[in-house]
Amino acid sequence: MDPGSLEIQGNSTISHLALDIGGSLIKLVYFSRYEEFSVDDNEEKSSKESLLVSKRYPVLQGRLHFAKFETSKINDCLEFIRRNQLHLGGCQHGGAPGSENCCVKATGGGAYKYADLFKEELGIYLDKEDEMDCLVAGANFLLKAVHEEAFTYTDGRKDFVQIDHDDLYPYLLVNIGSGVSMIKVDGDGKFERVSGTNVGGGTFWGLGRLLTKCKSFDELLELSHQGNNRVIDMLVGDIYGGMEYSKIGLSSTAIASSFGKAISDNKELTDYSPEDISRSLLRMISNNIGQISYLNALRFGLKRIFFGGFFIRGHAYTMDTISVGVHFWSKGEAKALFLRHEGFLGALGAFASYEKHGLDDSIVRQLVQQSPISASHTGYKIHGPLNGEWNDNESIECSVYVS
Ligand SMILES: Nc1ncnc2c1ncn2[C@@H]1O[C@H](COP(=O)(O)OP(=O)(O)O)[C@@H](O)[C@H]1O
Ligand SMILES: CC(C)(COP(=O)(O)O)[C@@H](O)C(=O)NCCC(=O)O
Repeated sequence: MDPGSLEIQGNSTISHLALDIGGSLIKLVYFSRYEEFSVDDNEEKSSKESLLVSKRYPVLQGRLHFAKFETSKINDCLEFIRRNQLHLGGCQHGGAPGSENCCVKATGGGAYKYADLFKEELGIYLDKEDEMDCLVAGANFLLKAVHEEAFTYTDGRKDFVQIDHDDLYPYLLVNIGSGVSMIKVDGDGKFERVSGTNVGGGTFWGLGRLLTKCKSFDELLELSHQGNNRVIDMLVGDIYGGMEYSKIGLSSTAIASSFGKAISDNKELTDYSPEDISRSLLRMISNNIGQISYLNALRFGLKRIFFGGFFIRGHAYTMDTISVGVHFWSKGEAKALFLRHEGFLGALGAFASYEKHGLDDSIVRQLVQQSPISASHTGYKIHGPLNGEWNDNESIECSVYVS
């Protein structure tokens, strides 16, 4: 067994744990390999799903695993890592936990905030990677290497988009986590964070919790399903006596002012249903992010906007609002695209940044999805938890090329 790997479940060995410790959630990515090294002797991979490999490299076959925990429940995460001994894959040359040789790649603000806790509880050093670097690396990896990763969402329909590797850049990456970062991506490692907004996923969850007394994010999202935003939002028609304002392109049903009806209804918070509040809030925040994203795309002449971050959660109403917003404001010029592994960009980027850690001190050169895996084959679907499809512990079958 390699010093950097751990034998689990029969033939499987775990390595390369990477963490993204954000303001709301901790994301984990780790690799479990189930075969010994083999050598890829294809000069060039013909499959569209694979990246080009021009030399002979050792290949590790295995699965890439994903998991997440609420940052406020970091002890559950530590226990999960400890129980599955995921951290031992980061210990090199027989290094025991607590020694300098035990480190795990980590990104996000929590890589700084919780460094001492990881050291005390698990005996591992968090090897910090820049959050923006990781988001971009994670997005580029997914877009280039994972089959059916990006999709558009229109009128309740998901359409997967084939990514032409030669025509990927430039694009705008909008990561909707607790807050929102907007990054213009021009290539591998070539990017600029061009904007951001503090009205993001944390705002939806935080305000939603205060206004509805919901106990979990999923509950809040579930409520939005059954709500009607028109009960609280002031529409153009409410102001214009049921008429549209066609001269400036506003239909009577367009929202003129989010939560605007609450100023004149003479009602208390308790007079509104939690469902309607959640719906209006989700609409307000999604709309706002869609609009700011479009404006930034316009600033730089970008046609494609990829949305990531766990705020989206594959949720139909969220994606629909963002898509409609981008379409409306850009007059159809720009497109909103969503990512199947939306919340794991940073963790994947940290994973990809492994250089001198993991199996045999090998450098992770490339990660390639093993085969196009249909949603039904993996159980990997695109919806959020509301329709019960999202499983926090999903995995992708893949190969790691090392050298
Ligand atoms: N189970 C959950 N608990 C809390 N927030 C969740 C959950 N699932 C999705 N979210 C949403 O995702 C946001 C966090 O997204 P994420 O991309 O993980 O960002 P961060 O890195 O800031 O934690 C939350 O603010 C919330 O809007
Ligand atoms: C500070 C952050 C990069 C942290 O990332 P997060 O944990 O939210 O994913 C992000 O919250 C952000 O970009 N906030 C917006 C700040 C601003 O531009 O106003």
